[in-house]
Amino acid sequence: MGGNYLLEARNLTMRFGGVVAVRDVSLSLREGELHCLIGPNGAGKSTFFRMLSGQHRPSSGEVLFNGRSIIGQGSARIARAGMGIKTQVPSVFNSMTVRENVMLAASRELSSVLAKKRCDEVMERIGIGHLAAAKVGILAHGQRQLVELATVIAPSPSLILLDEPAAGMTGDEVDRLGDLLIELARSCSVIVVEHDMAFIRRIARSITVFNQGSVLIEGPADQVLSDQRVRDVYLGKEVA
Ligand SMILES: Nc1ncnc2c1ncn2[C@@H]1O[C@H](COP(=O)(O)OP(=O)(O)OP(=O)(O)O)[C@@H](O)[C@H]1O
Repeated sequence: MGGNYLLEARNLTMRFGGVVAVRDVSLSLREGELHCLIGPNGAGKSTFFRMLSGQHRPSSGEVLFNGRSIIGQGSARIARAGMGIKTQVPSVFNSMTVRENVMLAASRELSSVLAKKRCDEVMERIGIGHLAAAKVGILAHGQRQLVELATVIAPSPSLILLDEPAAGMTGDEVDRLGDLLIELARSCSVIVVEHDMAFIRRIARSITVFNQGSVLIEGPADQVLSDQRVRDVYLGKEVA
């Protein structure tokens, strides 16, 4: 089952009481793809993400990761199977240094000698090596976001899910993050939920647009961003 897709979400629906947050959404992702999810506030993007990562059990539908069902497995087990997730809620420890945070994340998968090596590699790759000894609590918001990203990739996931990674970053930081994600997508698959259209335009190759819990359109980035339906749901906002 699963063909050669890394991730397959089939007909996912999520109901909260009477509210249908996500309705019958399917999405397939191959290895090495960098896919973006966009859509207006409340469209269901974060809920869809939480179903992929095991934080929500779907009301109906199926999620296959590496060809195997992960429904009901729980987020810790799904993370160990190779899915890294960065939510909108910070998960780094402010009282610990950058190195300690990245080391902790790397140690979940590796013995201490290998974790140290991996920790150094990751800090270098993300461009935070010079901040290794700094306590995370004193860092600027954009730097903290990069530390979060480092903790997500430290256990060498095959897929990373990033919910609004550019939120609150300066223009330069957003550019840098874009370059980083393009580079990261050479060694793992990436799904990004984001509102920042300049960022989306910079990184996206393929895009799914959510609207009112359903998929409005999906396809290559240039085609999707110039589609009139997408312009309409973002009425008053710049899309392309
Ligand atoms: N735990 C929950 N209980 C009840 N309703 C919820 C819950 N989580 C989300 N919803 C509802 O589901 C719908 C989709 O919300 P969701 O957060 O997934 O949208 P989103 O596209 O991620 O929005 P944003 O871009 O603002 O983060 C909204 O109507 C929201 O109020």
